[in-house]
Amino acid sequence: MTVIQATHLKFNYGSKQVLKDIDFTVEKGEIIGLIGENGAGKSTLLNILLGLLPAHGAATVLDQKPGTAFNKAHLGSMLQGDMRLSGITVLEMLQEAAAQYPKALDPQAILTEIGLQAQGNQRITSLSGGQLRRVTFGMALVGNPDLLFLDEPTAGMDAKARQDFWQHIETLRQQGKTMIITSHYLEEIQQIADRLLILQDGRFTFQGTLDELQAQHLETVISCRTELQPAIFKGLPAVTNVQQTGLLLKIHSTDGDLTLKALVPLLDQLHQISVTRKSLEDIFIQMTGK
Ligand SMILES: Nc1ncnc2c1ncn2[C@@H]1O[C@H](COP(=O)(O)OP(=O)(O)OP(=O)(O)O)[C@@H](O)[C@H]1O
Repeated sequence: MTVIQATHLKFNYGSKQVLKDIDFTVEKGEIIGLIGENGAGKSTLLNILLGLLPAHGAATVLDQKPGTAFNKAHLGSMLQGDMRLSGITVLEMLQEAAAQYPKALDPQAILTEIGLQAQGNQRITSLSGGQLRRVTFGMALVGNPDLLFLDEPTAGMDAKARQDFWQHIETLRQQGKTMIITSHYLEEIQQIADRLLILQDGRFTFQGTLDELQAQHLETVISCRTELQPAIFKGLPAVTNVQQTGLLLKIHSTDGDLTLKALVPLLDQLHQISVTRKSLEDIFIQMTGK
């Protein structure tokens, strides 16, 4: 079942064209990783799908035009900088949010889920940045929405909070929720997303799974520790690049098998060898040149 459909979406801020031609669909239960450089237009796209910004072209969200009352009742969002800093407490904030939804969950239970049970009576203004992000997540969850837009959800969270957050996303996946998540933590996104949308210069330059993306950017990275000079490896078959950081070498190859065979005579001098495919981050940096 298609949850979101966008065709030829375009959007300008004044004379600045941010989205040039956006076409995509999202199916029920999918987790979409929406990635792009700073300023690529990810938040703008989410705001359009929420009905907060008007765009040219066609978009449906849950079979409705963006921004309808039905959509608001079934959609939870965690946007950047959308926390209204007021004097009320964390629990009151969640209760206020819950009151906007017809099938809301118990705010007290959400408080526990986001790991802020001890802060329920604390004023929003006294929370740390990471705690505020958790409250924003709680506000997105409390309406028990079918669809979630999470814009940079883990920005400002510490390592433990981020780990908890992604585990939570995994639970939501099992509940059949559909999610669009933007993040600059590409290592995290590549583990959770069913499908990636890469936004570049106002268009999606890639839509598909990580496997499909890696297949388009076939490269194996052989890492090892060695005292041998990088120049020795540069001439080996299929090697495209050799990076050195101290004793650590990263040998990039377009044919891992071929390069590994050529490394056999040197094995005595290579230590802690690992072989990996290119990560999403490597590919993203190659695609954007940044
Ligand atoms: N209210 C606004 N008025 C004018 N330009 C804006 C406005 N909001 C965003 N922009 C511009 O639109 C472009 C897209 O911004 P947007 O926030 O959608 O990008 P993003 O991909 O979410 O970036 P980031 O990863 O930094 O959050 C940027 O160039 C930004 O400067």
